[in-house]
Amino acid sequence: MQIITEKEEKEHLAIIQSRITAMMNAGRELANKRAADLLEQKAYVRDNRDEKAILHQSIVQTAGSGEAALAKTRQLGRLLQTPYFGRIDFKATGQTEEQPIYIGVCTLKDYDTGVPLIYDWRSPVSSMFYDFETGEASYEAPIGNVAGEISLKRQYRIKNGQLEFMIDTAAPVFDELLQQELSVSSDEKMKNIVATIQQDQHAIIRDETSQILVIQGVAGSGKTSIALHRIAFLLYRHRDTLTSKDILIISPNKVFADYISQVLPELGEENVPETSMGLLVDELLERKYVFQRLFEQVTMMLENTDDAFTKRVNYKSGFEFLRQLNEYVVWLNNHLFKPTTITVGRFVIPAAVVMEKYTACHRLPLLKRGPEMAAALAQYLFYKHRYEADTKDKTVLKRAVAAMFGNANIFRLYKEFFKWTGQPTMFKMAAAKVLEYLDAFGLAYLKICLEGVTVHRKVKHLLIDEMQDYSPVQYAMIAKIFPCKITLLGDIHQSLNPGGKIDLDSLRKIFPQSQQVTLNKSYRSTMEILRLAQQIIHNPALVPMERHGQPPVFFRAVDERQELVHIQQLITDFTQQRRCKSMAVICKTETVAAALMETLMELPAAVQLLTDASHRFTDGVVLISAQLSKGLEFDQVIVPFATAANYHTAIEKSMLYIACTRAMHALHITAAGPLPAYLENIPP
Ligand SMILES: Nc1ncnc2c1ncn2[C@@H]1O[C@H](COP(=O)(O)OP(=O)(O)OP(=O)(O)O)[C@@H](O)[C@H]1O
Repeated sequence: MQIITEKEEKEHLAIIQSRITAMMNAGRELANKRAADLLEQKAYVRDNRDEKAILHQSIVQTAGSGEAALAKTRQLGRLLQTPYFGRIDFKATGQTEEQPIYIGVCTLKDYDTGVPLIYDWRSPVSSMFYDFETGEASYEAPIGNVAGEISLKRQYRIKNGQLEFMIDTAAPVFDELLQQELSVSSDEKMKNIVATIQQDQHAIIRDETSQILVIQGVAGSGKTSIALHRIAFLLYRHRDTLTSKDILIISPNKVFADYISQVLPELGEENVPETSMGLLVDELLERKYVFQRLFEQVTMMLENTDDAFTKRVNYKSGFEFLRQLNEYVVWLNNHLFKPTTITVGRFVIPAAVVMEKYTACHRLPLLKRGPEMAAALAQYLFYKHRYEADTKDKTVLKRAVAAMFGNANIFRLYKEFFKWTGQPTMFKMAAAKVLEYLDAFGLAYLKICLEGVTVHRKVKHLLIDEMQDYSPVQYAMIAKIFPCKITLLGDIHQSLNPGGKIDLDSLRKIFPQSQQVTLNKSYRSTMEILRLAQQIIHNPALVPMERHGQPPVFFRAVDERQELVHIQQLITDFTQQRRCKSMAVICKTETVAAALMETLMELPAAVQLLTDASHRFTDGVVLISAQLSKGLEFDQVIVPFATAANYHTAIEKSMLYIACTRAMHALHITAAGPLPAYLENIPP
């Protein structure tokens, strides 16, 4: 039967739902049966203890089969709510009839015949939904390229099992549905975008050839969403060789990790392990050092006007720091070791022989050569003098060799690096026994170069979000420990350190095999909000999505007291209206956010302060620092204290840009004092 009209589609949907319900019932029955079997097997083992070991395997299998049936039932439960979101009618060349292909979050096959009723959005045939309009189309199947024609392309909004609407579209960019999706209130956490993935986004999700993929995308261009869909895609395509445990995400903080935690389960995949640069470097330094966190570095740059600190951060964030460290490693390789003669009892080992052994160990990292050399010198004594070195002699050899390396210690060598470069003031402890943030990475990189490292072979794909916040030395460290595929994503205009930001050229030097792609269309904010953001940091590449809303509202208070009353009122209005789900008051620093929370005495109970120590993202109203708000989004944003004095330097402007681009629909800017000049006269 041809399914064309809405009535026919509704009938088709009901048929699919009845199949899903039947499968869910079968799944539940199987799970119940397995539960009963399990009880029986356990009772048998109780009565026949001697057979316990034999039956163990069978018990594990029964339990596993029951759990799998339950998991499948849960997945079907989700599918019942929204079985599919798209359809293409495709006729391959040579075929007589077109076939309707319904596309959903996962595959559903007819229980009896095995015929697919719904195709997974990641399947080869589904790719045409994202890549083609009606007319000629093709896709890469396992058997090769399949060409043909799409005669119909349809989109559905099915929510809670009901077909809300359907539209036929000819364009590959589904503007109408996309507009609707973007104009609704934000969900509590990040959601999947399978129904409206755009063509350029789709190309990135499906890229399987790049060893290192660098995605530079403007604010709100969908980078994080795409990265998560890319993980889901790779897990689907390589399901025999890749599991979620083989992937690692480096994310900026726990709040962000929680914010994105819903997307992969929505796509039917398990969440992947997550870590941070700080944890990685701590592991590399064997937890022997205490160091500042990135959060502290940024806070210091925003709160103190210590030029020397900023200079140190800028230097260590730049490519020159890495270049000089590499040069220093070469210099150490050539100059650190100073051979001398060694006397062991009545035997003398000439310096030339010691040097020969040093050269023979050149494949080992510099500081790993000592023990190997000592062993080689003991052998030398045996072959040359037929003298077998005892434990005491071996200790003499080891000590003598260590002295020839100047009894080097990584931390001392790292400190000496700054004298070697002629810039001793570039190193300073943050506090007694506390390293500055970037020194932890310089030190770890030097350690890797001089002592070697155990690489993370288990990780097959590494994903780094907010790539602009890491420096060349951090990437050089990553390149050494993760010899796997890497996806990097970020926006150089949202840097936490504009003075020393990473650029795409530096990334190309560190990862010569990288592919770089750019995303210029911004989906999150209305055109009015983006217009204001462009005044703060102009990005000529940014293309706003054609979506309008109320212009940003400025409130110029006569004094701070009036400003606070106004902020209080905005929050109260928001909580009373309940039209939108989320609002953020984004402050320059956490200190300001915490002080504001204290000052606004009459806040509704639901208002929460999110700090660097928070683990959960919460909806409702949050008070948050600009730094922590990175990657998040809110229906409404208030930026308080937006005076020229507060948002003057490059890093302050960067924070203001981040804060404003978090807003989807409404932005309020308040100030009790002159606004920054760049916020005056926003073009209409
Ligand atoms: N194709 C799409 N369909 C529907 N929504 C989309 C699409 N692409 C992006 N979005 C929406 O745009 C918003 C921004 O997406 P996301 O947070 O992934 O962007 P980003 O580039 O990582 O942003 P930022 O760098 O500013 O944090 C989200 O609400 C996301 O759902």
